[in-house]
Amino acid sequence: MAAILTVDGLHKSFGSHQVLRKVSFTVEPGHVVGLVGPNGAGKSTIMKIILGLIPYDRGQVTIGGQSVGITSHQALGQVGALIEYPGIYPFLTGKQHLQLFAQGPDKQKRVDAVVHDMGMEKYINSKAKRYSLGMKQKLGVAQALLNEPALVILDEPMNGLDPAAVKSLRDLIRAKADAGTSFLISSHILSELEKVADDVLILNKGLIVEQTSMTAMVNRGAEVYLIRTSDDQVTKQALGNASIPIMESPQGVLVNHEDLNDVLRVLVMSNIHVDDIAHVQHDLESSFLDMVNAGKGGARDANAH
Ligand SMILES: Nc1ncnc2c1ncn2[C@@H]1O[C@H](COP(=O)(O)OP(=O)(O)OP(=O)(O)O)[C@@H](O)[C@H]1O
Repeated sequence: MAAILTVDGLHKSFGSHQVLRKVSFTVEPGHVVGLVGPNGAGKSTIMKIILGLIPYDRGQVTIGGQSVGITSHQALGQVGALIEYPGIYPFLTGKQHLQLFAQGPDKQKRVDAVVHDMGMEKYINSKAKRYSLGMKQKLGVAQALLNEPALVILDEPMNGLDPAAVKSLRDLIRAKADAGTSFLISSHILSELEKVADDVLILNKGLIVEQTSMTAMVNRGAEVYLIRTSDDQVTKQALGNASIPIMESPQGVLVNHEDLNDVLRVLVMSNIHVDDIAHVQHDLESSFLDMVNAGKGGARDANAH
């Protein structure tokens, strides 16, 4: 099936500051794609460009096969979005906000359905000036989902939500995706998207440094061993000479599961005494940091837990 969103070779500078470099990816129908990167990586800029809110220097964005840009917005009829902070009118109730944005003949039905889906019944008739940060965030997400668009773009949607609200939002996104809606969701916390995203794009300094399935990312994160030896410095040097990738940790040296046999062979041949080998949970955030560090050419460093 053709991609609902295609971003191809996107470049963007603000003055002399280049914030996006050759960014390319697709969002397939019914897929949840996580756009993950540290603060300032360029996530919001990508989303604003996709929504035709800011111009770009080079590249192409298409939604449902139609080109999108600052002067061509027609394809955006298929898109719902929440970017940065939700636009809230303090003196309107949550329901009045939704009624304002509802489209089509079944407006009231759409409003009632999204209020139910988002679990907002208790406060939907109160004025938005009384809403907490989390309630405002939920109202913003509800507006994005309201008209059942084919593509939903959410910038840090979990911000300000308590753990129960995060879980129910994840479940709702998953259910909508399983019914065919596509999502592009940003976060600076990879594990926040672990249970919901099919695919993940890791962005650092305007460059996509990794593009993979969430399953591959999770599997990769789990299979790490911590090796403790009589001399970590000598161990690092011996493994480095054998071109075996390592990650440094205060407790020893971390190696990938698939390299374990080669590691043991090198240690034995180098007469290095092995004190301990332990399987450690190298969590998703550490994998993410490794990729970001590798992407900017920095040292790989990780903490064993
Ligand atoms: N209008 C603007 N004018 C100048 N620079 C900008 C503008 N908007 C964004 N930038 C710069 O572009 C870079 C990327 O910003 P962007 O907001 O896209 O990052 P982000 O990944 O969404 O970060 P965060 O998670 O902090 O929102 C940053 O260095 C930011 O300072």
